Amino acid sequence: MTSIHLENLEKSFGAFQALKTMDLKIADGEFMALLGPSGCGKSTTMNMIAGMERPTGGRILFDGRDMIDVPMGRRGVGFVFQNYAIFTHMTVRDNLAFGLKMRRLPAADINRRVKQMAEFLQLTELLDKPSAKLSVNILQRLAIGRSAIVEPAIFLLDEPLSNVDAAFRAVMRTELKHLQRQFRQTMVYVTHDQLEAMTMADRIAVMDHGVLQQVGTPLEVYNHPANLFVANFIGAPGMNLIRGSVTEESDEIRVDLGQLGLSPALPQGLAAALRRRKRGDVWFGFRPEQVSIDRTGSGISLPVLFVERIGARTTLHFGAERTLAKAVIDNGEGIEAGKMAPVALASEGVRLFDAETGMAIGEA
Ligand SMILES: Nc1ncnc2c1ncn2[C@@H]1O[C@H](COP(=O)(O)OP(=O)(O)OP(=O)(O)O)[C@@H](O)[C@H]1O
Repeated sequence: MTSIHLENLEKSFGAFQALKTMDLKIADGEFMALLGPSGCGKSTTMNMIAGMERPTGGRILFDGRDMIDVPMGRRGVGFVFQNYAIFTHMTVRDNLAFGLKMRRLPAADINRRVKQMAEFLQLTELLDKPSAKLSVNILQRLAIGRSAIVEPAIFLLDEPLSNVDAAFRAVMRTELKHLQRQFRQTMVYVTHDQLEAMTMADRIAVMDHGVLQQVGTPLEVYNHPANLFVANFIGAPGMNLIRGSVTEESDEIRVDLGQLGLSPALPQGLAAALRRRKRGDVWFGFRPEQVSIDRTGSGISLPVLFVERIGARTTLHFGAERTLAKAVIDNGEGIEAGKMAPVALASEGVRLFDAETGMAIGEA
């Protein structure tokens, strides 16, 4: 196990800054996801950790040791890419054994570890099959096994599930997490899929345009997004964000949400933070699951535009004209598009963002 410190790391390609000063500490045995949209600098960061790219600024430390002049093969890093790197002329067994043979392990040890990894990844039945005959799903599973079997201190995975089908991706998410628990490697996992990051990672580093936006546990980034970008990017469906003006009347500060009406009374801390800042518009954010249908008659009656029933849960789109929001509710009985629904919003989950800077208001 090894800790990683990306210390003010930078990477430019000519005049283009792909990574602008990133400072990130990844603990021993931690599962860190680098999450962000295409082109935000995830792979560039990963390639520098692996030793395939040289930083143009900052340092990469493994257990405090500067890696700048340590070549890729000496870093103790295993790497799995989006496009599985499997020797298709070899059997599954030979692919799994490859790294161990290169390290000249005794044959009995190799056999034992191949058997163990094959069992773990459910490849036992396929051990003597030529890899060329395997499906894309199984090839990627094998690629993961082939890298994991040498038990690298650091395991880097760059979008390893983006070519496999949706059902298999769900299985692999569980297996990868299980694999990391078993071997306790330090894992860095690049993805643009927030669901993958949320389900597997201990912490998530959210990136955009070469800038680290926030680092936190999945629940921290979900519940306390540092800025509008993170609020928008995390969650499916995403956080409702409605621009509103701040109003204060008889000591009560609220946000006027136009056609959605006045926002609920804000929790004390948030109201105090809102009072402290200079006036101006804010973005009012709330998660779709914080909306409920108030059948007691005290909810605000708002028009429902679309209803999507997905199994036990219902997503409804409500509001009027440009002030639209989504709700995810458990009991969607009687809710229909084109009708009104009594909507209530829990104030505890409300998040506010400065309309000018996009930064969260009232978050430490
Ligand atoms: N060798 C290179 N030369 C010039 N520009 C590059 C090079 N490698 C990457 N870039 C640019 O740096 C930016 C970040 O690329 P990177 O591959 O790290 O993004 P990413 O977040 O991994 O996205 P994706 O998921 O699409 O790979 C992109 O704009 C990309 O075009």
